[in-house]
Amino acid sequence: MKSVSIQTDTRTYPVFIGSGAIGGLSTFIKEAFPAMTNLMVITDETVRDFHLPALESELESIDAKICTVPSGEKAKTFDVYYQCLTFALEHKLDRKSLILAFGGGAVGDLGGFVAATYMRGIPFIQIPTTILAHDSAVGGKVAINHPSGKNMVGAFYQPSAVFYDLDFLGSLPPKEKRSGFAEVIKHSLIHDMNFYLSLKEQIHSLENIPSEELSTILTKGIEIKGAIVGEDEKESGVRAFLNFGHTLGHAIEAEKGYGEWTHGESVAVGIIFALELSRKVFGLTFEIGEFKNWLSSLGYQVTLPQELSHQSLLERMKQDKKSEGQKVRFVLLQEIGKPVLYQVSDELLLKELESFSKQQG
Ligand SMILES: O=C(O)C(=O)C[C@@H](O)[C@H](O)[C@H](O)COP(=O)(O)O
Repeated sequence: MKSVSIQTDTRTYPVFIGSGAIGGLSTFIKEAFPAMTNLMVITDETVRDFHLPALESELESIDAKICTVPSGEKAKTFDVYYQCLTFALEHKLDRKSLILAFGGGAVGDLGGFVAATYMRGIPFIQIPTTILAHDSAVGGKVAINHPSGKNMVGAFYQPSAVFYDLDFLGSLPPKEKRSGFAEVIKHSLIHDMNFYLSLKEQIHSLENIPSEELSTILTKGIEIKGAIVGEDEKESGVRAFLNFGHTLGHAIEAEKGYGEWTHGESVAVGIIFALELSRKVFGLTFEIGEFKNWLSSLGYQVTLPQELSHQSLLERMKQDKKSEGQKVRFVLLQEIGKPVLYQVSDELLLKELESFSKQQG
């Protein structure tokens, strides 16, 4: 079992990572919340069917109330958020109650936002079940979506702990493995070339990665994220670097329709675009062709979906939370491991989208 300590201005908390990590959950709850009055688990239909029994046996002495939401981004709507709040009120949760967000990135985002806003904030614990959630479960970004964009309604609200049990990852379908691994690749490119090169040399398929290897890789990603979040919890500066690939990635995800392309599959194309833009603006020297070939070999799409309107993508990017005054700001790389937030003109974006979409896979 590994653990990483996340130290932010508002809270320091542990991330427990490893096979069987939830084995320590009930002890942690009893020690950290001795006066706990009630417990609500927010989970989705898929996790409920596959993994809830494992959690319930851990919580056997606690009368946990289970609130089930749709899987994926369909959970991050106003209606589902409202249903969770109503469930909490009907089950008499109070300020000494606790919420467990048990599922993938979307459940963690929704569950954390419910915890952040119910009675102006009650404690919650993240129990991620996907590779993507090694990123989203750490750092306190919680939110739901608005039709105008992803995560447009949210808060910075840190969990009291993260229990990352790698036994849950084995049953993930290939597209969910791709979705999560894109964030690992993101962490490597904003951090250092050695991590990127070691991933590229080690990983030739996302299926059957030995659990020790996966644990090491995900722990490294969490450590990279933890250091940035510790320095800039509420994204007034360097935390924006964790958004590498997301400016176009979120626009693709929204334009395709949430759930069509997973978050990470969209971010993967966003990363390639940001690398191309970095080469254009900063003369980045990096083998983008080799990178795209590696991504293709792992099953990623590496080109912009041809049906997407570039003007619509641009309008979405103007709405991005990093943009200011309708000026789009991208995280670019001056070199691998050296990210910078850079304002890109509409003209350059449309020109680069045009040339990007002419590239074939
Ligand atoms: O934690 C952060 O900060 C990130 O930007 C990491 C992203 O992967 C994040 O989890 C998510 O996609 C939210 O991005 P945002 O654009 O809604 O802030």
